[in-house]
Amino acid sequence: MRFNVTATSNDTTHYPRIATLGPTGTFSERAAQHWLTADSSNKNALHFYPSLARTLAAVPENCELAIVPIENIVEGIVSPVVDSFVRRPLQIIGEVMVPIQFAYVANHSQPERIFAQFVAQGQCSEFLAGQSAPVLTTASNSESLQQLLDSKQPAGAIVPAHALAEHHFARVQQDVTDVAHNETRFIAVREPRELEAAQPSIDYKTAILIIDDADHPGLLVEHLQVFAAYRVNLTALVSRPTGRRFGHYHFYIECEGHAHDSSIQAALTLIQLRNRVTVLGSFPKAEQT
Ligand SMILES: O=C(O)C(=O)C[C@]1(C(=O)O)C=C[C@@H](O)C=C1
Repeated sequence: MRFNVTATSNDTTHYPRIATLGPTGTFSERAAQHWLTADSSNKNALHFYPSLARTLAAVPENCELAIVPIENIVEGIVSPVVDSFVRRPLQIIGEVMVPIQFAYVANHSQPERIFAQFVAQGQCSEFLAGQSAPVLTTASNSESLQQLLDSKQPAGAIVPAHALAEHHFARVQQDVTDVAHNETRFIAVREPRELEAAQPSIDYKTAILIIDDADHPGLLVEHLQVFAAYRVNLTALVSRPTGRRFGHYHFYIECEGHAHDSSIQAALTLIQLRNRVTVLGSFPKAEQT
């Protein structure tokens, strides 16, 4: 089933193999369907991996493209994905927004355990706080579903709402998501290549990683002042611990515009004087749903 997601793209590259989080049935699969080409002479296929780390590691040897979640509207950034860019900066070539709704399903009224994916737990926190059974963390929503289907003991699971149409459960509680308008933003990443030139008809976003090699008082303020001075509008700013010392952070930043825009180039030239800057990509901005 193709899914109603909103994204634009000027990328015409053919990606025969696309990696995403599996097994089949994840929200990641829905996001990845956006990059499947409809043209049968130009076929490509989804390849499922059991964790986000293994999905990203599939590029470039096993797959030309990987689709991973980067940000949830409530939970914020998906930190394993951002942290992976510090170790290995892949190139972001597109983004897509996917509506996310969860249901609780169970084989018994008094489950002994509840399976839930680590990001899904944060998005269903109010429902889970009201349950007495312990929550067991899974790597994907499809794994939560599979664990429940395989369970011989009384168990429950947080599963994507679309799973209700495909399976029968003894107990179902719909809409256990904390917020009604829940959404996750996914990105498409590939092995880095030269940036494509900007097309005037497209609204771009640029993703940047600033590696902290020179911590000092006011470091973040300086970066922000540079962006403000060149009127570069930031749409995301996340600090991630370097893991070396308390108080040392890398910054993942997204801004409006293409990396070739003179304002972004001028800002990055200044920031580069003190810190390592990696442009992770300039890509068409997805429409808000
Ligand atoms: O497990 C899935 O269904 C996924 O696609 C992963 C994932 C995520 O890790 O962010 C994707 C969307 C939802 O926000 C919850 C889970």
